[in-house]
Amino acid sequence: MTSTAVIDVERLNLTYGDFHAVRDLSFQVRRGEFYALLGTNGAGKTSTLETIEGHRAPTSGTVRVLGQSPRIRAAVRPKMGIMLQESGFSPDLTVRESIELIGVLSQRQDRLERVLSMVDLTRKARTKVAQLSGGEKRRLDFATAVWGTPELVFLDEPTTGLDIQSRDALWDAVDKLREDGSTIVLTTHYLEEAQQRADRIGLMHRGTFHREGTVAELTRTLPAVIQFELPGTSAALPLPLPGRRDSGGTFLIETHQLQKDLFVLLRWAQDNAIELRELAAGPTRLDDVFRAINNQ
Ligand SMILES: Nc1ncnc2c1ncn2[C@@H]1O[C@H](COP(=O)(O)OP(=O)(O)OP(=O)(O)O)[C@@H](O)[C@H]1O
Repeated sequence: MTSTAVIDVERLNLTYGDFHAVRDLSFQVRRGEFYALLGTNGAGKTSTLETIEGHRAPTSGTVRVLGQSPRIRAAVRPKMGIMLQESGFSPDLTVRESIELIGVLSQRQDRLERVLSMVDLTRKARTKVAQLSGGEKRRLDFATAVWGTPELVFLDEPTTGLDIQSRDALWDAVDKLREDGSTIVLTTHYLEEAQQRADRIGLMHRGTFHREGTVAELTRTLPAVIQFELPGTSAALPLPLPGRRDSGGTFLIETHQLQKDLFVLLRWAQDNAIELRELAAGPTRLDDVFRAINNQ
């Protein structure tokens, strides 16, 4: 393990009976990194994370977290903040009591008012969990990741059910955690969130990595796309570049030289006095990398 690796997974295998859910998976997450573990349904993300979090023993292979086995809970757990999809706070407790409980269980020090403010629940401090809205419950779940600024933070689908303002506030709080040195591991099906924020992405499919790297590394091999519509009779003109027309009438040109081909297209439009409607051009998005998995 390199000295900066906070998570070190070596040839991890997990089986459920005869079913091989995770196969020979190896990766590292470095200190201070924002790492997104993404994948298709049933790819093995939850199983992998449960092992890293110490809830599950590997069938074979090794997992080290902050230099130790995560199965040694007393040593590792206080350094981890885990925001699960459902934290399962007791409905009878108030928000304040629930956050105080996080403090006791995590063994980390923090101030109640600071955490209430970071998850924007100050005004709900005396409200019972049972009376919170879905988004407010999610923000209370987030308090487990914030309390005491853990060295390692796991966020499992953190923004599900949050409105835009709450989402922005959550990402601001994550930025603050990073400024304070926390390492972040995210799982999400909102690919844009990972694309915008993650330093590196591990993309799982059927128990192993389909790809791993920065967003640029993941998308580099797929072509960029130029798309536009052509009004009236100009739609019948031959295009200056190979392209196709989809069922909705939009023209699509795939290219590995976006700037050059865009220039060719714009000059053709200018020379022929053609208006390119709904013109859009850009690199491949992470969504397209996912779609490509299923086409292989
Ligand atoms: N306790 C279990 N017993 C048997 N099979 C299981 C068990 N838990 C998970 N699996 C299977 O292992 C595979 C990986 O599941 P896992 O929950 O890790 O995937 P995931 O990547 O988190 O999926 P999703 O994105 O759909 O939540 C799936 O095929 C699942 O059906």
